[in-house]
Amino acid sequence: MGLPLEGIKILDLSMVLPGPFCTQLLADYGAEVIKVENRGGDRGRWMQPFIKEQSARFYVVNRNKKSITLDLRKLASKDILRRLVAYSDVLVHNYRPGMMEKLGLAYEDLRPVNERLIYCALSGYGGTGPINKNAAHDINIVSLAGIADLTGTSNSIPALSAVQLGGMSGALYAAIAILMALYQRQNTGRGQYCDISMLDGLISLLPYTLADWSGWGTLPKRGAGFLTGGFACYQVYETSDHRYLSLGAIEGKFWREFCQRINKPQYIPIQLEPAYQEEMINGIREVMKSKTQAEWIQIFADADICLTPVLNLDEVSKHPQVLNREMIIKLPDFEDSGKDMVLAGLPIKFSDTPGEFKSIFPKIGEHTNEILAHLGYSSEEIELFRKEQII
Ligand SMILES: CC(C)(COP(=O)(O)OP(=O)(O)OC[C@H]1O[C@@H](n2cnc3c(N)ncnc32)[C@H](O)[C@@H]1OP(=O)(O)O)[C@@H](O)C(=O)NCCC(=O)NCCSC(=O)C(=O)O
Repeated sequence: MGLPLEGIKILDLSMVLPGPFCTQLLADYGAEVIKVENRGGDRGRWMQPFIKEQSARFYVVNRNKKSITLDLRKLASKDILRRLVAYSDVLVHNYRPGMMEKLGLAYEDLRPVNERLIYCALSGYGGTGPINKNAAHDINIVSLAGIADLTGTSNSIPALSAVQLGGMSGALYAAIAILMALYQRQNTGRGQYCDISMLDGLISLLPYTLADWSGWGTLPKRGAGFLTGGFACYQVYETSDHRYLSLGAIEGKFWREFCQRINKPQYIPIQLEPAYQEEMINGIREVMKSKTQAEWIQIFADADICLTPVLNLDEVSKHPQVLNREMIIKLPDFEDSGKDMVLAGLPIKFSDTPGEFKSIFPKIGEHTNEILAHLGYSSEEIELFRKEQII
């Protein structure tokens, strides 16, 4: 059996992080992805840190794709793009709204070329609204979604996550939208326009936070919620070696066992009492500071209480569970750089049609000639495009 998305052709006009992450996911599961890059390359190619002449940030979201360069501002590129659209099932971009319209490459422009085209526009704020044409980076989206305000401790400024939450959730929603539209197209024979806003996506990921607001009837505060640091049973504790442990003992049985093991049975009945949280957090802090992280892990090794060490990435890459699931892939001395390239493995595990991790990364425009020839352009035409700096 082949891969689940075998035969699906994706025209990938995306850049930097979210769009490329979305299309890489589809490529890992069998889609053919043609990345259309500016003549200088996706700007993500040039972001630090560098490995040889390319950025590691490019490699981690662009494996398994083909690359064609195309200056979309040149008139002749429109014909090439239309031919690519005619050949494709899906187009993905993450320009800010207005850019594709300005270039004459909006959904309405391309739909007549291919009625079956699924056109996915991923942007910071979406296709409509008063600020939708503003440029948006993750920090802006996380802030407008109310998440920055709620992240951190009660006495810290709003904190940022190591995961680019807006971009990555937008990428996943884009992938889901594409798959839904592909499914629907089987019945209708028609594609559709997917308007994916990272801000919409992030807000939709707040169900418990909205529930807290609704349930308590007061606005959630940074570091003070049940799942955001306000409660002793769901808390990060420092150990004697200045490492940390995470406790997620929500269920009564876990909490009971934890309290008994640290000799604080008096905390068992007051687990969820807001008035006692500060006292319990301080009490547990004192206990946890008496041993190292490794000692506590050893002590709790046989306890079923949702307790884990806070690991750094090197430890993550060596953790037996992560190794078992093949989730960190290291390519040693990558392209003779003397550095290891570290990539994430495949997160969706199918029984019959697993994805395929191909550590193949396109050079800028590596497949331009091959793709143009496939679209019917002669070698003379291709040379002319090159001379006129269209490709
Ligand atoms: C990423 C952006 C902030 C970048 O803003 P801008 O640099 O102003 O780019 P625009 O989207 O307006 O796109 C216009 C630029 O695309 C360039 N461009 C790119 N490809 C081409 C091709 N093939 N041909 C011609 N021109 C091209 C072109 O040079 C324009 O640059 P000029 O000629 O110079 O105008 C924005 O695109 C954006 O808001 N995108 C949607 C949200 C998003 O994806 N954000 C990144 C999240 S990444 C992330 O999470 C993070 O922050 O980290």
